[in-house]
Amino acid sequence: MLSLRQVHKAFSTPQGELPVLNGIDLSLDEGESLALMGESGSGKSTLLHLAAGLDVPDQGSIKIDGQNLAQLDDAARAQLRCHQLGLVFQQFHLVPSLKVIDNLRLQARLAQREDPEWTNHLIHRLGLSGRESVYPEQLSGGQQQRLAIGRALAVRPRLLLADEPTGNLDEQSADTVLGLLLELVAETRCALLMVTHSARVAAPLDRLVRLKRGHLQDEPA
Ligand SMILES: Nc1ncnc2c1ncn2[C@@H]1O[C@H](COP(=O)(O)OP(=O)(O)OP(=O)(O)O)[C@@H](O)[C@H]1O
Repeated sequence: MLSLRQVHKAFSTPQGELPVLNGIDLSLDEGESLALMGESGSGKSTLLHLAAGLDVPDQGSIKIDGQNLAQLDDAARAQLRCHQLGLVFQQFHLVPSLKVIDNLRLQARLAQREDPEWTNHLIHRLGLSGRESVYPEQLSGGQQQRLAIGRALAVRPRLLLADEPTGNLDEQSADTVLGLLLELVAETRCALLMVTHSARVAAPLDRLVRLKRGHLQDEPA
């Protein structure tokens, strides 16, 4: 459902061209979960941004459900992101002026894919029943990230892209949030590509790949 073929990406810096990805091949099947590890600066977020269509590769192709992102215009890419992708980042990126329930509904509303029954189920699964009308700042960090995960899954995306989703949480909250994320991903049967620095976080996922000097290496999960 996600396929990268010979993807190259370099950035222009004051010191000259910085090659980051040097021919990445990666496939992710429906419902499969993949951990992406690698040293700081190895290009993990760059790869995730390319998969999300937030940036474009210099060379190579990126397909989601057979659609080549390079052949879509900005509007079509945004549409695909809205309908097929869920994004979760280390910073929760909740809207501070919106109540919990409205943050949860946000992406589904934009995608015109609201499903009150699923939203209610999510609120319950996120452990936020009774907190629907509070604002994000009144939630703990773990609760905020659970809400961000729920928002990403409210559209029942085909693919969830997560960049260090537990990186901002203490170990106990991280475990709770990761457990919930994996349960909801299994429940919605969406594929998961997760960037993490932690072998512990990567362990329950189906596969593990490591970025090194612009190339991907498969590792035993
Ligand atoms: N827009 C940009 N312009 C110039 N250089 C960039 C840009 N984005 C990323 N880089 C550089 O590309 C390299 C890879 O960055 P990236 O954020 O993908 O790494 P990462 O593996 O996610 O790192 P970390 O684990 O620290 O988050 C880094 O050297 C970074 O400085």
